[in-house]
Amino acid sequence: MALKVALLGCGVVGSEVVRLVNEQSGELQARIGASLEIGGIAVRRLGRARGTGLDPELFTTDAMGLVTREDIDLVVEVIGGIEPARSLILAAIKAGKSVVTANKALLAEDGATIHAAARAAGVDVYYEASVAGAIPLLRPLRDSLAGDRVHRVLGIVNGTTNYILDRMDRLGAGFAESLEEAQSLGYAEADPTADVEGFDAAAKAAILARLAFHTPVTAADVHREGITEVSAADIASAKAMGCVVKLLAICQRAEDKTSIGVRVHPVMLPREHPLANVAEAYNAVFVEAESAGRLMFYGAGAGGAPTASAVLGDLVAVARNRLANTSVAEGEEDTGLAVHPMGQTITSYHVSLDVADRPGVLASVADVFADHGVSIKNVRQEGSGEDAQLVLVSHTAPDAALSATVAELRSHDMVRAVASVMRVETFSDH
Ligand SMILES: NC(=O)c1ccc[n+]([C@@H]2O[C@H](COP(=O)([O-])OP(=O)(O)OC[C@H]3O[C@@H](n4cnc5c(N)ncnc54)[C@H](O)[C@@H]3O)[C@@H](O)[C@H]2O)c1
Ligand SMILES: N[C@@H](CCO)C(=O)O
Ligand code: NA
Repeated sequence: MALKVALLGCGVVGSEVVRLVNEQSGELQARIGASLEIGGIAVRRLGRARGTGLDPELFTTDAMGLVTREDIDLVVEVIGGIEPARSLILAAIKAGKSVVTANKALLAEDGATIHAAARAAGVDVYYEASVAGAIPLLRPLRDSLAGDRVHRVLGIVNGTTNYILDRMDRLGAGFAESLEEAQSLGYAEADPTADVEGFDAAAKAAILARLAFHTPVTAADVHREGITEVSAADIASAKAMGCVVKLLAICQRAEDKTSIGVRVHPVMLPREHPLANVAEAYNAVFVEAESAGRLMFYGAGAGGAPTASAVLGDLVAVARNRLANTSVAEGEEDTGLAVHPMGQTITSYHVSLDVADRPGVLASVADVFADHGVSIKNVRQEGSGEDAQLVLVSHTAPDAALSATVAELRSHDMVRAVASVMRVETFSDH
């Protein structure tokens, strides 16, 4: 028996999916109990067929015709973007086909529609490749941790920005030259906005938060700050504190357990934290769960073959389900946890101020923190005279109180400049 697969898109990931399905056909057949056969490949232009060594008859520009073809059992969507991917996936589901997709943008924007359609049709939608590429992460969250209560997910889920920050940390390089280097190595796109402004990580954060907390979350719910403002001075400040700067996706249950926070922003992280040692373009996700404790998932977050590995794993899973005449219903979110605004998120700040080294400066700066109900954890002074710098780290407080403190410091007459502001994360108490 053979299961026929329609492949939508044959770019970086799609071409590797074709290669792996063909090269590993014997092993896949043994693992599934049926062979997998590429039944058709939808491309934008037919010129794509040349040089693949595949039967040119497999290629079509009629993606909708392909997904609804009667002999197709499973659909792999690796086109990306919202449309036509959404219409194609919904048509496939309606026609009773299970779907594997790597499309984080679509799932973060409209996953609810897709999961509801899959539930109604009794088919699978698997999407392991959409977050942290090759790393088995979404199915462990969905399946292996289904009996636990996740408190927090901290993730390095964008390789491009991790590469840039790692280079700034190791070589003392600036942001612009590190970005150029990332582009020349093929990590960052020609237009790196989605990576450096945190949009890519925010989409992944929404997907992680939905799975971790069983509640609907979209990309629009995610507080997002990128890394374009991270300066060499911020990195040096972090170093002086024994920290490293990372762009993290953070999904966290509020202490009173009635809501969650979902955010992406640069963070100072202690060097002893396992995520601090994730170098180059690697991804890693740290999960804190009530019974499991601390878990870490590490590996390649992008690239054709690593991403195709995750797609193939999903393809085997949906093929097995298809043969067993079953499907995994997903997306009936049951906790009703709302996403609270960033201002209510409990964080702590590292603030570096240019001040004059005069009596009373520290006291009046400390007053500003106190006026906003923010407690100071530690203070140190660097330099002296007119070039003194005060470096303060706060205890945790609502983000709104911390940002109001910084706003007031910016206009304070004893503060010449606010040189660096960054949130600090540590291990949580769970
Ligand atoms: N490249 C990675 O490392 C990586 C990692 C994780 C997830 N992903 C996701 O995988 C998906 C694919 O990424 P990619 O890197 O392979 O992109 P890509 O741009 O290399 O490939 C997409 C392909 O789809 C084709 N296409 C566009 N519109 C089409 C249409 N209407 N019909 C048929 N084909 C069409 C394009 O011509 C292109 O060849 C995206 O959702 C991406 O977010 C990629
Ligand atoms: N642009 C992404 C690719 C995978 O989503 C990254 O840099 O990690
Ligand atoms: Na993954």
